[in-house]
Amino acid sequence: MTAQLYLDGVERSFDGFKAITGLSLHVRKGELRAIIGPNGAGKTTMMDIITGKTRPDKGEVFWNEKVDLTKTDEAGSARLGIGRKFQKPTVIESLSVEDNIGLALKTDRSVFATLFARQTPAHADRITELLHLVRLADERARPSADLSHGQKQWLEIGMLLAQEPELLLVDEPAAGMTDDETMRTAELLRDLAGTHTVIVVEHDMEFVRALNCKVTVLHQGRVLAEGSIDHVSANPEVVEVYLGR
Ligand SMILES: Nc1ncnc2c1ncn2[C@@H]1O[C@H](COP(=O)(O)OP(=O)(O)OP(=O)(O)O)[C@@H](O)[C@H]1O
Repeated sequence: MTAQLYLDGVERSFDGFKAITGLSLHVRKGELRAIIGPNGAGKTTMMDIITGKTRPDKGEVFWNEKVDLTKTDEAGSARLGIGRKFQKPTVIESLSVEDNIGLALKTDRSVFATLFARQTPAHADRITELLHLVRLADERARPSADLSHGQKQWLEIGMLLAQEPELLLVDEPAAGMTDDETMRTAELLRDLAGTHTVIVVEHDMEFVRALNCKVTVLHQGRVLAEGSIDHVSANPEVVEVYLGR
């Protein structure tokens, strides 16, 4: 199997505590993958390792088979096309929805370009395309502060997409969303898969079910189970450490 993202035998300790213990994860290009697991399972540390925020003590982490992510920092992984959406929003509330996307667009960021090249037709078309994708076409001119919590999360995803990532790492997107927003977010992430690789960390099992994708269960820093939601939900160990709680 060729994996776009390949982790094998990864270990990481913090002050003697093993947060990641022999973690292996293979994700194909264009795949949508959900990561679940109890608090402290190592989900955030795993994403920190993928993005180069944290270095593993041991193990292999490869991107597109050739690039060694253990030697890359956060800026480097972003340049490689690895985008991360944190739970905490970074939307600038005083700006319109459109301007938030515009600022995030991958453009020539030299001072000259910023001053003189804003809002070219191509720029405006790209903003329109992204706003449709993230279900915010009707909110284009609204101040971002007026958006609902769920809409802000979608805007945040739009801002990430503006950077043209190949892989999106999305941390608990459904937290705090209404049921309707949660289902629409699952739909949005399913739309993005195929043209992007998407890894979603989430606790909301209804949302994970709606993603309709392969699920990896982490526990004590390693993979406890992997497969369809029905497959992992039927695993007694998964029920014991996570689902039964
Ligand atoms: N920088 C750090 N220093 C010390 N311990 C850390 C550090 N980062 C993570 N840990 C520990 O490693 C373990 C795994 O944490 P991690 O945040 O990766 O889990 P998680 O699965 O994301 O949990 P949650 O669902 O609560 O966010 C935890 O016990 C945590 O306390």
